[in-house]
Amino acid sequence: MAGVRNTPVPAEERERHQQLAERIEEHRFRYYVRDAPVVSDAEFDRLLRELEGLEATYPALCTPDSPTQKVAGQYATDFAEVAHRERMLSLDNAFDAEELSAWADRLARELTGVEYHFLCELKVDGLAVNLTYEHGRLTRAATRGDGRTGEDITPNVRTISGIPERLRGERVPELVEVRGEVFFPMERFQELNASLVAAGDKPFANPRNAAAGSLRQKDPRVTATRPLHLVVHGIGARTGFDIDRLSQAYDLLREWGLPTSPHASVVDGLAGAEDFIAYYGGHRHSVEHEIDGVVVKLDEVPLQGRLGSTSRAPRWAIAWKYAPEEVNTKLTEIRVGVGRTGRVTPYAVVEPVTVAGSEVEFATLHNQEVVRSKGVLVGDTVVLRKAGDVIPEILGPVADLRDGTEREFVMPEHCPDCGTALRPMKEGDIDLRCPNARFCPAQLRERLFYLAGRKCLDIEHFGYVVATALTQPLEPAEPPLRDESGLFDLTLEELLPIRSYVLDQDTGLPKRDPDTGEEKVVTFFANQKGEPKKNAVALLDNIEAAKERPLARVITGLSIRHVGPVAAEALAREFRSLDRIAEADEAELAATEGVGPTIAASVKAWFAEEWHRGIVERWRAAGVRMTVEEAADEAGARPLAGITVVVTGTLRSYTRDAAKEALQGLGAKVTGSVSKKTGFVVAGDNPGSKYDKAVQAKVPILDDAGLDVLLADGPEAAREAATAN
Ligand SMILES: NC(=O)c1ccc[n+]([C@@H]2O[C@H](COP(=O)([O-])OP(=O)(O)OC[C@H]3O[C@@H](n4cnc5c(N)ncnc54)[C@H](O)[C@@H]3O)[C@@H](O)[C@H]2O)c1
Ligand SMILES: [Zn+2]
Repeated sequence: MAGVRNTPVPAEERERHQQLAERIEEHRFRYYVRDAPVVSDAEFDRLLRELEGLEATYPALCTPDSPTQKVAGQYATDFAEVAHRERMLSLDNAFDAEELSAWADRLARELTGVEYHFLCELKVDGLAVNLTYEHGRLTRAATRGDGRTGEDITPNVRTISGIPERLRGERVPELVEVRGEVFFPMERFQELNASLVAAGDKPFANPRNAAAGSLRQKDPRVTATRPLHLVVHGIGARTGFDIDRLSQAYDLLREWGLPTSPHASVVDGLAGAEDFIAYYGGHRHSVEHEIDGVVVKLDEVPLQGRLGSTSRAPRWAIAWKYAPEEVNTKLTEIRVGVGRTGRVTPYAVVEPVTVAGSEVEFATLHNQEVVRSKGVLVGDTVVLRKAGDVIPEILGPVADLRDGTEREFVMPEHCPDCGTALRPMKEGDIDLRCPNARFCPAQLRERLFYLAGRKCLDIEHFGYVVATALTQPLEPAEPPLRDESGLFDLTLEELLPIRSYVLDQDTGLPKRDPDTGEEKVVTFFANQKGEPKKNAVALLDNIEAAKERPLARVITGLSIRHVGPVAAEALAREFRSLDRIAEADEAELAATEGVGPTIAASVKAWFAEEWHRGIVERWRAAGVRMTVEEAADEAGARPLAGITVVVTGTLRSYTRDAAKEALQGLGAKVTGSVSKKTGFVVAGDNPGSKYDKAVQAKVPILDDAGLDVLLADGPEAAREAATAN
């Protein structure tokens, strides 16, 4: 040991140690005093670990004033200093299973032959406070400070509604120090930043800083306006009562009216602790506060005393740290993307970072109001958060790192894809839209991608790349699709000449070759000899097959606003054909179960557009399913069920009655007068006024041959055979 201690420290390492210690001290100052750190916790932890590593190799560097040996640090602030009766400590960390079991093994060695239990708790991401209750009255509240003395924040803490001024119950002690964590709820965070930005103040980088900054206000009236909460997780000095188990102390604290955590639990050994850690790793966001880990504690209080603590942390507890969900990165650019409904959404382009296991380059910003209220500027270092499967978002800027080159984001006035002037859909809407719904290539690309997707026509091989190639090819100059009406008429000849960029789905920008940096260009459908590749033929086959998809999926694929799969299903069930949906009036639509007035109005508005009706007609002509298929047996026997037919004039090959019988035999309803609900008018010679009415109401008219088609091949075929309309 002595030999190791005497290992001379190379000058280089000594200097590195010195540098690290200074940086760590500076970061701690920014974090604990300014409430505005400039690096992420993960980055800070890395620095501290490096320092620990150096000290493990060269113990001579590990002096009592090293940052590794201290709780936080002591700084002069605007608050009065107060001494804690019992020291407030930090916690040692375990970053992997080995470190956790090493801790458990040490405990087992020290406690050989003794029975003990683990108490698992969530590690609340907030700031530590110490509340002193004397004879049940809150007399003092303080921050942790250096563990011996903290800042007196009593008036501020008194403004937090969940913290009792007086303890309740029969067993109120003479004295107790209660330790807990004050936190700021994530869902209120953007609201706070928006109000700070509006007032010209600096926004917070994340909720933890918001909690600390809100609590450590010079004016407690400001603290009172902030939605702060407390969770208690320990006891310091005490007189007038004794406790055997920490878990039982929590029952007592709860009885006194203090906010304990519902998630603490005594588990079965190390395996139980591992289960608890795994469980909350997957349920991190079902908890009312942010958590950055789990604290495993020895539950037996007398044994805690036996194990004692180092200068900075107890030996009887350890903090398991989850992978960080927050990282700092540079916001290099804010771009806008055009969505399926024309909504123009700004999004952040950041310097790529890995967070929660995946590389992130983009983060959503929703709209220009959100950009403003977050207070982020282009060029800022920002805190980026990726929680679970949620789309990455920017929490806030690290304003202290600004150098004056940052600029405010300006929402473009024109669509980046088609140049049309952007505007809100209705007055007062925040979102801007590209009104060029029909021809905007970005909107068409998104609609096609959606239409071909799982929820709609489920066309295999029709992904984002194909949607791009068909709408925005480099060649030919005229894209094969200018709107979706021609989708089912695509031919091999149209596909072969296509050359296209490979667009990134998140940005709509061309992907680049990682080696050359050049934009990737592909010919998709033809080989070098200009012959069709397999994928071209397969794509056309799959498009052909998609014509048979159920009506509800066809409706979903039309991208009618508010009409998703559920509404589409309701419409199909009720009206059974696209034509009847188009003809239905708004009240009828709105009365449909699962539809309602908003969707009804939107459906009407959609069909009012001529080019939309054009899509339906071309799809119909191409053979896309326009009606609900009857159940197989029923359809076999009654292929004309639900269809109303009027027969008029003299037919050549049928008597009027024979025609009626034949129609009714297949399930059709035969009536005497023509209305909008009439499916077909069968007209022989001298049909009279019913013929004119049919023309007026745009009902398909069939002659003898048309009737044959209707009886033999059904309504779809008959519509094609209709002589008029
Ligand atoms: N980004 C920066 O610049 C910067 C600077 C300094 C510190 N930090 C961050 O602060 C943390 C280090 O601070 P620390 O020394 O307080 O250690 P710590 O936060 O890792 O652990 C100790 C603290 O955990 C808290 N805690 C939360 N839930 C608890 C529970 N259920 N039981 C017991 N304690 C609980 C206590 O308040 C205690 O003081 C790290 O996450 C570090 O990254 C960041
Ligand atoms: Zn556009």
